[in-house]
Amino acid sequence: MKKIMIPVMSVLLLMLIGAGIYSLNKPKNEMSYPSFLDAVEKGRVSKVTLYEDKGTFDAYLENDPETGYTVPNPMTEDFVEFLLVNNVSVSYKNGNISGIFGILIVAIVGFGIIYYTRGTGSAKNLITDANKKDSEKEKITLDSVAGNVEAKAMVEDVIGFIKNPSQYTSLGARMPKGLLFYGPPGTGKTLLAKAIAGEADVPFYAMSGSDFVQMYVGVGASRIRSLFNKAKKHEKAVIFIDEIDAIGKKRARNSSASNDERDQTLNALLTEMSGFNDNQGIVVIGATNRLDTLDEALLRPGRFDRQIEIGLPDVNSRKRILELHAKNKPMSDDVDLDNLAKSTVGFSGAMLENLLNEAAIIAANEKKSYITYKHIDKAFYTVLAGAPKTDVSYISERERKITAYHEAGHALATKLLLPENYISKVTIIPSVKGAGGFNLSIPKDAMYQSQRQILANIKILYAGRAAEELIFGPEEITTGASNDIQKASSLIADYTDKFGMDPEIGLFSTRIFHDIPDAELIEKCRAIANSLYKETKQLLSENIQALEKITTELLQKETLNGDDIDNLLGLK
Ligand SMILES: Nc1ncnc2c1ncn2[C@@H]1O[C@H](COP(=O)(O)OP(=O)(O)OP(=O)(O)O)[C@@H](O)[C@H]1O
Ligand SMILES: [Zn+2]
Repeated sequence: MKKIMIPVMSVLLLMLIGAGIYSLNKPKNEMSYPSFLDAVEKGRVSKVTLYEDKGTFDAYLENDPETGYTVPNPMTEDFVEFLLVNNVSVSYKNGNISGIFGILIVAIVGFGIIYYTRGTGSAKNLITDANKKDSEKEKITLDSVAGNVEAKAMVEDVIGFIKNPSQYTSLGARMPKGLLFYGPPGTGKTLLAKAIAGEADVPFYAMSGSDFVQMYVGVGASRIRSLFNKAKKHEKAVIFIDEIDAIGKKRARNSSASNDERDQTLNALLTEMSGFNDNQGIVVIGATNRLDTLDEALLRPGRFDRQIEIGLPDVNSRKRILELHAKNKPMSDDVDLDNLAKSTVGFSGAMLENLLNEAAIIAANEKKSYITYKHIDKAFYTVLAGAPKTDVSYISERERKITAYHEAGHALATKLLLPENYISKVTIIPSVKGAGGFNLSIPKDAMYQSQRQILANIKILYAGRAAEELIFGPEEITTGASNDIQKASSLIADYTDKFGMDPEIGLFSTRIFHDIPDAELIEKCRAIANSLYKETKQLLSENIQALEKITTELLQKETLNGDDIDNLLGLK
């Protein structure tokens, strides 16, 4: 890094001296800031002289290098970067201080800016070509990513496409130009993106969304263009934009004030994405912790239209992640990675890596030649203390058990009441949204829902709470069912007042009278809720052995799919 700095510095100094000489004839013509930006975009600005102590600078046009224009705008590092990114040569001048002294100050500023833009991996980092850096170490491939089996499967064809786009386009296949990885922090989104580039053997360009959010209109957009321009030079590449929500956040509904800068940046991204050829072999990958906050414009076909969840690892994946990161770390025999995987519920891959790393540091501090269980135990505190509270909290054994019964309740009720539904996943790993676990059952494609299906769905929602009550007793029920209860209530309201399915209430809907609360209707809904809940408890208690079986398996494996459950219940 230092080696590059010296020549760059000298060039800058030369430029500065040149500028010092130039400064004698200060331009008289004026140019507005917007037309200046326009000129930069069109590549017409050849040179800019910045005055540190004034709110103006001088711009010199390509076809008219003699006549300068004064443009009103304060100078900032972002602005300078915007110019550099657009190949405008920049020099500095201080209006009052001249000569060697001025040049000195200017040199310091220049040094600062170069240091700033080439900073070693700071948050403000510019475009990084990870492949170049990584080739010095070790190439990142899919094998570097442990667990995340589904996500890895979902990117296989993208790798195939980057390697040989025509194989896909000749069949008329349109590959996604953009992938969106979403999930909690530290789950390996960046790692997987690098692995795609590594497997396809193409350059990797990464930036973070927060680098694009700038005070100055046009800077973010120009950084996007420059990022894509660098990638496009290679024909094939992976472009990775972390924290994409920083550019593509949904607008607040009632904010009339438009955010010009953000809109321009987002538009530049969308334009760039539609700009390159379908058969080129460039793939853009965005990552976010919050899928729900993203602007829909980003998710449309031809943009980030393949969305891949990267969740927290289950016990098996945790073991594999631990094994991967333990490879280069000598461990004593008392370290049992199986057990460690079991006791790290809710840990992300990054936290597991961190755990082993901290343990290694502790062992090294103690001048030991290997890591013992004691070191890992100590490291727990460091890792947990540094963990974001909202994502991971230490989950007690009792909480795990409650969650397991709760989720098993949902799963079993689905099997019993809507066997035609396909259960994709039951898990006790916390999801992004903070629920204890989730239970996804996908209904068979159908236009309508029958009365039987709606009632079954309500009971399935109640089955989590019912299982908790059945096993732990009415006084031990938890807040974990709040979301279920809300959903069930809204289904009951639809059942009675929208679909007219309750025989007693009949076909009249009070929804035509907008603001009139109907106390009688509410009472009836409440009665329906209570009786459906009772039936759900009854159903589970009649099938308590099946409930126990699913729970035990969930506690052991943490995540089950539909086939696992069928096997457990002897349905296959
Ligand atoms: N599945 C995994 N397999 C192996 N290592 C992992 C895995 N997940 C995370 N890690 C480790 O954690 C580090 C950080 O992961 P990474 O930066 O890819 O997470 P991220 O999901 O991009 O996080 P963020 O959302 O905070 O940007 C990786 O470099 C790696 O050491
Ligand atoms: Zn639930």
